[in-house]
Amino acid sequence: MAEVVPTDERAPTVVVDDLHVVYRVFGAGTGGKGTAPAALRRLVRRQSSPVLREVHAIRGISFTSYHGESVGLIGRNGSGKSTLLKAIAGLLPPTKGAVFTDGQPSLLGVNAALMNDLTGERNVVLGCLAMGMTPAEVKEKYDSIVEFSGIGEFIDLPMRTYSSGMGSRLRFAIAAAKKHDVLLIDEALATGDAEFRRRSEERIRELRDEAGTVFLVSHGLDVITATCDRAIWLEKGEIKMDDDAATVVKAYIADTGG
Ligand SMILES: Nc1ncnc2c1ncn2[C@@H]1O[C@H](COP(=O)(O)OP(=O)(O)OP(=O)(O)O)[C@@H](O)[C@H]1O
Repeated sequence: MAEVVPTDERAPTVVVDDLHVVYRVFGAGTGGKGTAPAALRRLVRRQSSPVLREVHAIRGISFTSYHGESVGLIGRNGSGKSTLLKAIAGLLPPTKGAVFTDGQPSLLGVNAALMNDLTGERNVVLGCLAMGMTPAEVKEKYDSIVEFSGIGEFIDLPMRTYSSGMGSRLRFAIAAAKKHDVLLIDEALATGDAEFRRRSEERIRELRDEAGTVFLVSHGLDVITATCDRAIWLEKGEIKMDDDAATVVKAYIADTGG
């Protein structure tokens, strides 16, 4: 996309235009699928009969987000939230339609690629370099990242010794050390404790105020209302509602019972 020059505070950061994402999966053939006798029969007859199945995860979504917005994505399991984030990040190609972004989108997931066998310290350095920081910037940010993560002396131990909460705290601390044009966060705050969540929510607001756009996928509706000014409710790959966060969360709770 041609570079978008912001002309006012409402300059768009992400434009999603009639987006469709279809996963193509090779599965077992039909005919008694899923039962033990059928599986055994296929094994004995050496039948694999793979069949291409399609999962239409995103079905014609369009919206625009703007500088300084933080947008919560909510919806039931399998409604397409993570798929939408990956498509915005450029990790999944649209089957139809398009995603335009102004600036570099960065996806922060609980599975962000940190190395389990390396210490937290090495991961901080590598993670920062991977985000494009210079060694001097890494040096400058290092202490604040470790402090934010609250990992303490575990920073000298390999990451495989961390609890899942500690791992996601470190990932969030690394990602949040950089100013992002478009930051995409997938449930990263789910495993942190209350104090860490409070600090993370504060940092998300700061990132948003630094004129970037934050997208946050969460099942924690309180996190969405505390952090986001807008929410998009997905259902079966379509937008059911797109409005200010409090309004959407209220409607979602009324529909699902929370
Ligand atoms: N790699 C994949 N291959 C095939 N189908 C997939 C894949 N990833 C997701 N899907 C399917 O796409 C649909 C949307 O999944 P997605 O993970 O985006 O939903 P979600 O709203 O993020 O769910 P959750 O709240 O459970 O994390 C689901 O039907 C899911 O089964």
